[in-house]
Amino acid sequence: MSEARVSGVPFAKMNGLGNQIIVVDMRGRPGRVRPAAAVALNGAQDTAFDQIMAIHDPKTPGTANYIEIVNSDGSMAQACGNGMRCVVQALAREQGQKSFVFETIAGILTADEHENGLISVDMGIPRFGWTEIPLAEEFVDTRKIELQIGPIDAPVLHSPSVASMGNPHAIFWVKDDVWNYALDRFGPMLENHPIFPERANISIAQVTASDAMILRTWERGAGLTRACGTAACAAAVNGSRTRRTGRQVTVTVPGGDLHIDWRDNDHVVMTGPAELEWSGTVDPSTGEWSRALADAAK
Ligand SMILES: N[C@H](CCC[C@H](N)C(=O)O)C(=O)O
Repeated sequence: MSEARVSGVPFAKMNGLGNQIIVVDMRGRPGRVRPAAAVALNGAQDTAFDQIMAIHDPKTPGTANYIEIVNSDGSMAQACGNGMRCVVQALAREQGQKSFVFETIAGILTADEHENGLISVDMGIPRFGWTEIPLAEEFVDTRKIELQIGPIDAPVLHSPSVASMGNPHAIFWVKDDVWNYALDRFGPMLENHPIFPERANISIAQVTASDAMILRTWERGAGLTRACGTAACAAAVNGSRTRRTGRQVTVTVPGGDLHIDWRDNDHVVMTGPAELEWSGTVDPSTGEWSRALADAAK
């Protein structure tokens, strides 16, 4: 049976600043990680995750691997910054190599591991056009779109900036503590708001200096997370184009700090850590898994 052939695929439970990532090694194997496997893995306490990063054989010459990204609800994501750092760390350990070129559904991206262990990923070029994000109706200026939540005359959150980092993001700017807002309650409503035909990742940002902000994110398909790399990128570029910040920003998310550099060539480079927790094997069709013997105690 095909399940028997594909079972026992190595995986690593990792995290990028607390963004829970499972890296699955699909190289040299047929098939892909199925949505049902994602939902099953997410349902078990030890393997609950935000994104699965499935490493596949390359599709395009000049790239090391094709990476498929699956959210914890089984939906696909076009980009995942924290997950890419985990992939880089896993492959760097295995191959002793420091620089990588990957392909995802959103295109080609490059990444490097530095001597200090931090990893930079070139997250590509941000897109601001309303059809590119996408939005359901035309907004000429996406630095501030009409969208609010709460009472009409006293909205709790309103006028977000939007951007695509390969995936759709809305950033709500607040002046006070980002923890004052019930993102667990507003997140699902905004993620699924009809203005976002492909849903969206929803963030709240407080700018604290021209090179610093605090950010919380409700992720499309994953919910509240301790870090969202693409949201940090989307927040930084929108901070810059609304003149709240410069082009280099330290974004403090619940899990720690990410450094975002919106370079003059329009590319957004994100730098941060990645951490290996434990490893095991998983059936990518069903999500049945077991822990590697060496990691049994973890
Ligand atoms: N955690 C990810 C983002 C996942 C995006 C996903 N939730 C979506 O766009 O559907 C990150 O570090 O960038």
